[in-house]
Amino acid sequence: MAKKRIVVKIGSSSITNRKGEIDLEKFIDHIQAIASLRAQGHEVLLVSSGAVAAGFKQLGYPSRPVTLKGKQAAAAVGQSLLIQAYRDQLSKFRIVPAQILLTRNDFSKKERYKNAYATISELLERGILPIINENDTVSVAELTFGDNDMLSALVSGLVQAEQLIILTDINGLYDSNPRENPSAKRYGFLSAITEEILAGAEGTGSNLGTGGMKSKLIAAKTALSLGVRIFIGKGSGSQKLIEILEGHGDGTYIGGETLASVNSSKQWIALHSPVSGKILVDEGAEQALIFNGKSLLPAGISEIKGVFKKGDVVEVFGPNGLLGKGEVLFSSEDLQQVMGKRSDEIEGNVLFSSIEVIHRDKWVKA
Ligand SMILES: Nc1ncnc2c1ncn2[C@@H]1O[C@H](COP(=O)(O)OP(=O)(O)O)[C@@H](O)[C@H]1O
Ligand SMILES: N[C@@H](CCC(=O)OP(=O)(O)O)C(=O)O
Repeated sequence: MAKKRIVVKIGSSSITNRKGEIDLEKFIDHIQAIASLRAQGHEVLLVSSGAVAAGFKQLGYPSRPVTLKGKQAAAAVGQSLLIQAYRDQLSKFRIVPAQILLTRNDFSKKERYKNAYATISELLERGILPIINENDTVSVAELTFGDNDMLSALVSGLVQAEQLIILTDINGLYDSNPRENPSAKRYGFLSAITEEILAGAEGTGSNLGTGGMKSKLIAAKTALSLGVRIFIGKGSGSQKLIEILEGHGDGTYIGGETLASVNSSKQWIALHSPVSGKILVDEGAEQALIFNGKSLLPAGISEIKGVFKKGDVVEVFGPNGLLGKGEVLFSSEDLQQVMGKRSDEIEGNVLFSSIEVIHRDKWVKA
């Protein structure tokens, strides 16, 4: 089998027990499976939850905390326990792990986004196993929304992984929550995540995890949009990840044969960039952007809203609504001077180095 880049996401319920401890049996099973996958030559990145679930007991709580400060304190205790356990167990296979703690802000600042990519690439090149988690002690949204599923999708896109494997406590996605509906049916394969499928998925069932199936599906939708296939399910034994990769996993596979990968600039614009302004365009420009794959030129622009700099990201609206987002090559001030003008009226003007307002390579459809 060709060498692949795989992101494995392990949920809290698959690492810890209800007492607030790492479940060593489950834990070692994952380590052996990761070691086997790497032994086949695949590159592996791990997104590991479990800091809160592994830390609350040593913090002195009888059960998983519900307050924000309790969760954040538990995560601070648990994260070090987790990494210690990873180091101990991985060393038996001579695998060196690296801890990476990220917040959503690390994706919205372009410099940080690029740095994260550069660091992860360097680690992979050197054969290190990156172990990624949310930086829970400072990340408020994560603990409220259980974003580790989304984090794994974003990481998969960032590193252009071939597959995201989400390991959880249930063997895949069902048409309704099987813990409440015994006749729920499992999906073996899905080519897309529809509204109907999302409607059948609920929150967490284990009280160890946070997001439940719904957050996995929203994450899967994002991963798909970035060209990454997904598996959601469970397994056991040292061969489980290899079996999943070979298509024999116990769970749900999501994503068809033809998935287009998205370059990192477009990913950043689509998912992470702050929006600095709005540009309104006419029907001709809408046609060019949406159907003809062209860049946006000044001639089609009818109005500019907001103040933005060259290199900022703006939303573009057509006569019928939002068309997409793109990185502008003009400031709003300069754009005021050229909007509505044909390219031959601008060409040669030394003030403007470009006649494209948004280049097609820096444009993403809504
Ligand atoms: N339609 C569904 N199919 C499968 N599981 C579902 C569905 N709706 C809700 N769930 C629940 O989602 C849970 C998995 O999510 P979660 O507890 O957050 O796990 P993890 O800790 O691995 O992220 C399952 O145990 C199940 O109870
Ligand atoms: N970052 C948190 C993860 C939150 C959580 O429980 O996520 P999950 O088990 O993946 O639904 C932690 O490490 O505890």
